[in-house]
Amino acid sequence: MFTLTVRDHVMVAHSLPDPAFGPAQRLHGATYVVEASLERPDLDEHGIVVDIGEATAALAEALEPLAYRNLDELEEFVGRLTTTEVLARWVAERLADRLGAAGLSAVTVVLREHPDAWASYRLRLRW
Ligand SMILES: Nc1nc2c(c(=O)[nH]1)N=C([C@H](O)[C@H](O)COP(=O)(O)OP(=O)(O)OP(=O)(O)O)CN2
Repeated sequence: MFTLTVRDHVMVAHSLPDPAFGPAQRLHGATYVVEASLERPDLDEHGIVVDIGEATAALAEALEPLAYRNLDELEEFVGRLTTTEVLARWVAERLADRLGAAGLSAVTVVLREHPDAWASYRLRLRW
């Protein structure tokens, strides 16, 4: 299995309105470092998983709707907790939509909250 990983970051504001999250129930900011790992069982005819430029652009496009936004105000997150885990899946699904034709077998997105805490979601595309 081959993997290509690209990285970006995104700044957001959000709140987590559930008593489980203590002070994070209030509006706060987060800068997530986002790593996207793209898997293919075999390389393509160019000897790559996906072109790095294409993967980087696709990740930036996937993150754009979140950038500098208050996630509480976005229609698709109304009534949902925008935890790091939930956002990792959301980004993975958007990325898979953009790179779906690239023969990938899986997309894994890691969102790093800070250097000591992160969450990830692995989306299998075919197996
Ligand atoms: N599994 C997750 N746990 C938490 C998430 C998350 O997205 N996934 N998010 C938060 C908050 O948004 C924030 O990032 C941290 O808030 P904080 O109050 O500092 O939470 P901690 O768990 O780090 O510390 P406490 O001692 O529990 O306050 C929180 N958790």
